[in-house]
Amino acid sequence: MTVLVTGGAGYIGSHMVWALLDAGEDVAVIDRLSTGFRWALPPEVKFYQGDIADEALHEKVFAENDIDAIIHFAGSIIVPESVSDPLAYYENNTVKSRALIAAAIRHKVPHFVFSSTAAVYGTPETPEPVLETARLDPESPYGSSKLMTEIMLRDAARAYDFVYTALRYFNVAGADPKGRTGQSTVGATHLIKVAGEAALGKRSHIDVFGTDYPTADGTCVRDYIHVSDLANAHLKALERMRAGGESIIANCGYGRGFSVLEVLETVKKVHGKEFEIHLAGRRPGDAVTIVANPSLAKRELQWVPQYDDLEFIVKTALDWEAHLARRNQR
Ligand SMILES: NC(=O)c1ccc[n+]([C@@H]2O[C@H](COP(=O)([O-])OP(=O)(O)OC[C@H]3O[C@@H](n4cnc5c(N)ncnc54)[C@H](O)[C@@H]3O)[C@@H](O)[C@H]2O)c1
Ligand SMILES: O=c1ccn([C@@H]2O[C@H](COP(=O)(O)OP(=O)(O)O[C@H]3O[C@H](CO)[C@H](O)[C@H](O)[C@H]3O)[C@@H](O)[C@H]2O)c(=O)[nH]1
Repeated sequence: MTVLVTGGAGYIGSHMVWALLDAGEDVAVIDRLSTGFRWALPPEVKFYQGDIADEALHEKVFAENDIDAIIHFAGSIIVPESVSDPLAYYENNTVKSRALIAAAIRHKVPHFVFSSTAAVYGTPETPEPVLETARLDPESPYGSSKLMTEIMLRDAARAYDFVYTALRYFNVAGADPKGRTGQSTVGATHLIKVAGEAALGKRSHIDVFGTDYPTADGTCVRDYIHVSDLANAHLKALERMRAGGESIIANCGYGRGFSVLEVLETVKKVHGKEFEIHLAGRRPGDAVTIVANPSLAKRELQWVPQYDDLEFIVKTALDWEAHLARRNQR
């Protein structure tokens, strides 16, 4: 049996591919390489360069592989970009996911894992860790495009012989502890990635977006989860569905938050050198505090996080940033 990974050449998808290979699974990848890199994957992985909505490609991939599960990462992920060009986000994240789900049903693929996001909650009503039952109120087209896909999956699972797991990721960060892949996105906007670039001198400084929020130090609070723990949650979801588990939606985070300034202090401590930090105005659309309640994932998926340690997350991110710097010099 083969696991089909869409977006497998991207940041999280490439960690998933390595985790599947480590677990002895056969893997095939579809990626159009809009933000991903073929070199993020081992050469022996079956790689199909193309679009997740391309029906001719579906026919080829399903004919050449005996696929029992799809893990669907492919999508567009920049929140402000989704605000300025919402239809592009509904196209790539919602319409194209529909085409992929239809292909899964047409080809009788019984298991599907979907990359959802904490952005489906918008700003929670309280700063307490959010449960999956919290109000769903996305603040951006990005969050809405993901929520619409969750709804399609729910309805498809009711109508067809099809089981899914939607994982709502919180703030994914860090890199493979073995150094095989990491976040290589050009022009990334994620805090730990940007801080790593500033620490290594790839940027002149980092801006702190907003210092007057109602939090202990005035900066926003997020639940940073190591990308390898996240990949492991997908393996657990797969295992559970293969054992007959029903469709579920689960948060993936650790259940504790760090402020932007706490993260930057940690980056300085781990790196051992100063870098320039500019206090700036708020970034539109940022929630003040969002932290996961991961009890459902722990209970239902038997998920046991291994890297719940901000210093370790930052260390792996910095190691990968240094690797990229060496790679670019070659
Ligand atoms: N990074 C985070 O913090 C975060 C948080 C929550 C959810 N997610 C979700 O996780 C998934 C992966 O995110 P990432 O950070 O790895 O992003 P990424 O941009 O590194 O990876 C996305 C991959 O999908 C590919 N892709 C995009 N559209 C495609 C299409 N139509 N057909 C084929 N390939 C396509 C890209 O080339 C890229 O390799 C996304 O669905 C994202 O919404 C990410
Ligand atoms: O250079 C930067 C980058 C970020 N931040 C701040 O750091 C915090 C975290 O920002 P990120 O951009 O790293 O992450 P977000 O919380 O905005 O969003 C991320 O997590 C969301 C889920 O909560 C979505 O899934 C989304 O795709 C993903 O980018 C925010 O307060 C942001 O304003 C800065 O101060 N400076």
